[in-house]
Amino acid sequence: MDLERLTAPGDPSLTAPVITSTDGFPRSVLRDRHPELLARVLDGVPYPPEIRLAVNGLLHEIEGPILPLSDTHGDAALWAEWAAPYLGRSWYEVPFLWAENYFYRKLLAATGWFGPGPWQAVDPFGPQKDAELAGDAVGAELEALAALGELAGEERLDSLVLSALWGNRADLGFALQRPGADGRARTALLVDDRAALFPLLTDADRIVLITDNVGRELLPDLVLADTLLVGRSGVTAWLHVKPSPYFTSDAMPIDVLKTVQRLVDGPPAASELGLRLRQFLSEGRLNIVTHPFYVAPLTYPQAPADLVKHYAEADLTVLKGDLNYRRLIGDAEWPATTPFEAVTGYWPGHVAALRTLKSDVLVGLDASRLTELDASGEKWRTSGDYAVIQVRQA
Ligand SMILES: O=P(O)(O)OC[C@H]1O[C@](O)(CO)[C@@H](O)[C@@H]1O
Repeated sequence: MDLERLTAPGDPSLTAPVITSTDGFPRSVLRDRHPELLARVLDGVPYPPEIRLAVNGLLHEIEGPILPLSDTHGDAALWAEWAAPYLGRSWYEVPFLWAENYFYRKLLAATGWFGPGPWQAVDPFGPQKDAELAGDAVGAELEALAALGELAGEERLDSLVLSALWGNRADLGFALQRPGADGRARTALLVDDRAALFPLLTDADRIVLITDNVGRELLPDLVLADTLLVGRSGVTAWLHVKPSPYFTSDAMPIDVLKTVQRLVDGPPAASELGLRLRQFLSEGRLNIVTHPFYVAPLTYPQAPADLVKHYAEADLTVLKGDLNYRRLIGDAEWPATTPFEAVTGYWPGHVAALRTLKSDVLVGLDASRLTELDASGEKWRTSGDYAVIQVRQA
């Protein structure tokens, strides 16, 4: 197997170099963002000296050769397999997606997340996530839910889909890179498949929503799920979340419950919606799903059979965010004009991606738009000011 190039699943003639962190944006994530992220973790949780030492040790480790895991937690044997081709190499020269995943796995072990011990299951990003959920930005969104009541049909769906899309800009790791970024800057949809998405959303009996971040992203995701569930009694929604802390702000089951509770405790329109979500959860119309695959250094073409079956049974799967997008199409230097279909044709059903651009990879772009963006001198692929709504119909 060629570790340096990806082949598009279903089209062996289409290959592209895998993205590594030797330069550009990925390098800045490993070199600048990860150390800041570690500092925030140590700021947020009053870990004891031995854990602080282990977390700080990671800072130095990522500047040296890749070392094996030092814990033997359940998935360690799998990680040993995944790490085998990369051990001893520089973190910067192996696939970016893999290096980031390995970093988060090592960070969890360093914080004592896997236990046993008092720090077992303490989310190292918990204080940051909780602050986001309790903060004014989420508060303003809860207030705004009253106005949502005045919208119906396609207008309501449009508002919800756009909130779920742009809410993705608000991830906590991204805020490290762009302090003050609040989602109100110049923004543009580079690919807009809403016309294909809306009928799929309103006709689906079974919808899978593969979530991304907590706070300003998960909130509109839940409001969207509520609208779809209220619309027709036969509908079920399946919220896929991470089984463990991941990429700073990714949602886990507990985060869904906290968000529902924040709604319940909010102003009247929010509270009503939160109570309805509780009801949907207890009736099995809204379901929380999690799977170890979601924190593995793998892409969707490598998804295990049980998840593939789940996607195949859905009438529509919606993937949220940048990382899910990278895993959907493969983290490679595909020409941006590559058709979306060419790299997602393997998906066993209708699939939609709602993603703000926060890393280099992109497909499905019009050639003239690409020329225009490249000529602009902007860091348009990573600024978070651009987004795509892309749909592939099976
Ligand atoms: O929360 P999202 O939208 O998946 O974004 C996370 C993104 O942040 C990064 O860690 C750095 O930009 C990317 O690697 C990743 O794709």
